Amino acid sequence: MSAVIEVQNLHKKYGDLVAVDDVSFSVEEGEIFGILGPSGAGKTTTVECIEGLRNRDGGEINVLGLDPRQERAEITQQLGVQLQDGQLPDRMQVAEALSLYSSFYRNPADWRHLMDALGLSSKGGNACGALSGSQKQRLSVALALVGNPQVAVLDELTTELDPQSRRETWELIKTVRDSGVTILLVTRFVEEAELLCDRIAVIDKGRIAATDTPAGLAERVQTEQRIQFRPSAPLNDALLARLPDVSGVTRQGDYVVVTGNHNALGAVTCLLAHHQIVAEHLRVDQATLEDVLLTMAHKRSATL
Ligand SMILES: Nc1ncnc2c1ncn2[C@@H]1O[C@H](COP(=O)(O)OP(=O)(O)OP(=O)(O)O)[C@@H](O)[C@H]1O
Repeated sequence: MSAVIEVQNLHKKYGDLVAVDDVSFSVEEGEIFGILGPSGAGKTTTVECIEGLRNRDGGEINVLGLDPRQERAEITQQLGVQLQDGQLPDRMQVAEALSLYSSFYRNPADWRHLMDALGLSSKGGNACGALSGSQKQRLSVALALVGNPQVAVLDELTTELDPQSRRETWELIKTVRDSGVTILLVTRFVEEAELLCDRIAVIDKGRIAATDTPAGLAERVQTEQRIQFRPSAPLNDALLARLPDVSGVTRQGDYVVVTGNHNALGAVTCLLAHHQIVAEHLRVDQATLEDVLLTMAHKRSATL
């Protein structure tokens, strides 16, 4: 396998705001590579630098042997990119849009075939503005593929969709990958990344917290416990965070949520007893991937 996208030490600022801070990863041919992170983490900025839509401030990017800063026109030919909402006139018909966009490419895919493959063949005469949410997503994927790209970038494809349409879109993404297209998938949903991606870069506040397979990330979770309770008296979270067995402390309303290793429960109850605080409604669970990502995010903000 070889890398189709390589990003090294990418930096991007908007004025004083550091949006992307020393991000590095590579996407291998044939994989679905996920960029996972909360809103504002720097995901879109990263992919826009890859697409050549934004100029980076520092670092190196190589897309299929091309530098997006120097060779944007060629990247546009070779990289499949979704249109942003509102970029198509509402009245344009689905078939017209696909036919028009295919004409922009040197070596386009057969757009009629694509329309069939994406379950849009009965919608060819429909106005783009009158499609349902999931049909719009299908069209958006079709437009990303109409140039016959080796690599497609799919950004927050399912954010607006209901659970059923989200599942359909996941199946669709797998089919696209199985047809040989490498996919860079941007998402804020842990479940989506876990289900679809071969590897995931977790990004938060512009920095990569971890890059691993879903199983690799889950392994970090297995050793973690999640301890949740309501303290009977005010409690300084920093005391808990300083315990060596504790990896993260967050608040959910009146509740304190502590993540840590298998000794964390003992350490937390000892500390509470020492401060004469009772852990009301105490619950101990195995941590989820979501907890671990939150903990990573918290560690990052604590060190800023
Ligand atoms: N054009 C811009 N001008 C100024 N700041 C921007 C601009 N675009 C993004 N930002 C800021 O940069 C940071 C990263 O934004 P970005 O859109 O890359 O994050 P994201 O992870 O894609 O978020 P979302 O999931 O909400 O799309 C955010 O703090 C955002 O407010």
